[in-house]
Amino acid sequence: MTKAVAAPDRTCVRVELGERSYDILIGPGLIADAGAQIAARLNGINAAIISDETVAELYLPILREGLAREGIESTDIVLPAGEKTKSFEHLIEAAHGVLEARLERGDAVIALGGGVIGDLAGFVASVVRRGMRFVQIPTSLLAQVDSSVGGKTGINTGHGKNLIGAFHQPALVLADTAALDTLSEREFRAGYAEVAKYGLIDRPDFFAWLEDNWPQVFTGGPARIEAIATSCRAKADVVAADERENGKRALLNLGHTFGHALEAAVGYDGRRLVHGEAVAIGLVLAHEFSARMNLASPDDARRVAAHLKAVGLPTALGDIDGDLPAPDILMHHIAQDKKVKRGKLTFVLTRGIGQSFIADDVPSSEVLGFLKEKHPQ
Ligand SMILES: NC(=O)c1ccc[n+]([C@@H]2O[C@H](COP(=O)([O-])OP(=O)(O)OC[C@H]3O[C@@H](n4cnc5c(N)ncnc54)[C@H](O)[C@@H]3O)[C@@H](O)[C@H]2O)c1
Ligand SMILES: O=C(O)C(=O)C[C@@H](O)[C@H](O)[C@H](O)COP(=O)(O)O
Ligand SMILES: [Zn+2]
Repeated sequence: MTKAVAAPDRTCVRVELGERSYDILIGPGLIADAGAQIAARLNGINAAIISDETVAELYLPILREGLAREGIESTDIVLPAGEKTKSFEHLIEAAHGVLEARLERGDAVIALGGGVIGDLAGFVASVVRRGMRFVQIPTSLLAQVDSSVGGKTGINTGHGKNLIGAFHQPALVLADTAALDTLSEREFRAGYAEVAKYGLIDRPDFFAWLEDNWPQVFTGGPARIEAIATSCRAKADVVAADERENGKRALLNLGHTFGHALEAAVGYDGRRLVHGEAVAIGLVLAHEFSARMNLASPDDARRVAAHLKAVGLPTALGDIDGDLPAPDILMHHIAQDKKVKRGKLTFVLTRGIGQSFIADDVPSSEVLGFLKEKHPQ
């Protein structure tokens, strides 16, 4: 395979997965350059670009132009923006769009957008013709540091988050950091929760660095690129060690058992809570619950909450607008978590900042008691 040379202002992180290894290129200008980068790696393809209405208006013409320059014919499938697009209805719409364009198995599905589009488009690529090639062009901070890497794809149902999906790795990830300039502050903050997550999993020095440098990460420039590259390296290491979450990969779920239950409980209503915000609250709850179980100091939970609050993220159940379902409803959603084994809850807990671990068989009664204490009503 031809390896494209990274430009000097670009960082390349490699995800090592044997014959399915791939590069994550990080830096400005990668949407315009995507045609050349894709042509250098995936010979002689045509493509379907799946995007959302907001991102398509901003970046679809420039992507299409770059593909055309390389002789790559493309068709567009543009879906509504927001979490509700990760649905059966839009899966069918996108899959039919790919089939109507008469693309072959060797052609590519390109995701141009945030994590919603990446997860949906990746699932389309995994099932149409039993598996097409897939390229991620993540445009939100969350997608650049997390969802575009690692091959988890899928949709939500009323039963819970990401419950229908597949593992399907991309062949290439192109994270154009200049695209973050048009992202709203709320969505940038939400993505930052997943950045902080890597520090809290097993990189205490990175968490401390974020505590000192987060304003520069928000402003842009080298600190932002550094935070994105460190996050991608952290995720790439875990995915390379445990691609299909038979063990260690579950650490990437820190904060998500609570977070996903909250997203389901508000009906995936992004006006009330987006994924990264749910993760922010979930990260604090995971640290508080660890303290309640006498595994960690309450000071660590206070430190996590203080940092996420300083950044402007929600950190408690009471920060969610509107009525929150009762603790037993939240427990019902937690019981649908994909980490449940033989009916027992698995949580990612912690012994301190950057000392997370996977705890099997966490008593439901403890979790319910904790949620009753934390519930705002
Ligand atoms: N597969 C994984 O490993 C993984 C990891 C983390 C999160 N996720 C999933 O990712 C989803 C959340 O992703 P998200 O936070 O990117 O949400 P999103 O895809 O809804 O994007 C957030 C919003 O920002 C807009 N947007 C995106 N890029 C933009 C840009 N450059 N300029 C202007 N607007 C832009 C979008 O239109 C959308 O309105 C959730 O469904 C979550 O479950 C998946
Ligand atoms: O890549 C992973 O593994 C993660 O857990 C990353 C999470 O940030 C992400 O939200 C993921 O979609 C959660 O996966 P799920 O298996 O809990 O649905
Ligand atoms: Zn997440």
